[in-house]
Amino acid sequence: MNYGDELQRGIAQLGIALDAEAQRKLLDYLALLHKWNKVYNLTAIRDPQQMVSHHLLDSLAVLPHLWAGRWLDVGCGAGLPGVVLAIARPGWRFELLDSNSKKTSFVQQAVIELGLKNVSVHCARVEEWQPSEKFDGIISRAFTDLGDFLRITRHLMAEQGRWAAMKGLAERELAGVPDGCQVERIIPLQVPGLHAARSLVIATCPMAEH
Ligand SMILES: C[S@@+](CC[C@H](N)C(=O)[O-])C[C@H]1O[C@@H](n2cnc3c(N)ncnc32)[C@H](O)[C@@H]1O
Repeated sequence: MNYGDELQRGIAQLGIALDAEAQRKLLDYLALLHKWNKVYNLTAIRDPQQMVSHHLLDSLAVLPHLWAGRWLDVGCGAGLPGVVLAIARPGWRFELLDSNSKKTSFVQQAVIELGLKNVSVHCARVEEWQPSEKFDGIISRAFTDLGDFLRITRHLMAEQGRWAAMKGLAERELAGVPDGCQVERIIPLQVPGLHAARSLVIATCPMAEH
């Protein structure tokens, strides 16, 4: 099966509607990732077939559980999940942040080449980053444990905002959730072609604690 067919089948299995342009951009992003990975070592997954399931579909699987608004992807690496989500939701705003300039340079170049108008890229340590506007949602994949994720990004969250942490098995991290924060839901996910546990943790830290 070619990458396009695998992607299309996975999208159908996830029950997501994505038009032909979005699917083409996802494949263009995959091609950029594959090309520049050889030079910059952006991701440990080198096989483009595996990138479809482990990067594209893994990122798309959370989409039905997210909400419209202004999003921050912390520790975005090569742009995951942020670039994928931004392609799928052109009407939402995405800020992608990583402390590694090699990775943010790649993401910035990909954003230009893919013509993504709803994305900004920042190179900074998240603990020190002070944007002018706060976020409705903060997401991360493979960034840090749940407790630290909430703790070090708390200054960036808008009053009614919520966190979305992409995890394997989340239960073992619940004990580290800081005082004043709570886990709202743990959503088990099935990612087509990816045979490992995946879940999405939705968390809040009530306003008084900001
Ligand atoms: C394991 S990678 C995950 C990348 C991507 N989210 C993914 O799933 O492929 C973690 C990323 O977090 C970044 N990172 C680590 N500490 C950070 C910090 N304090 N502020 C911003 N980025 C950080 C690293 O540079 C790295 O790119």
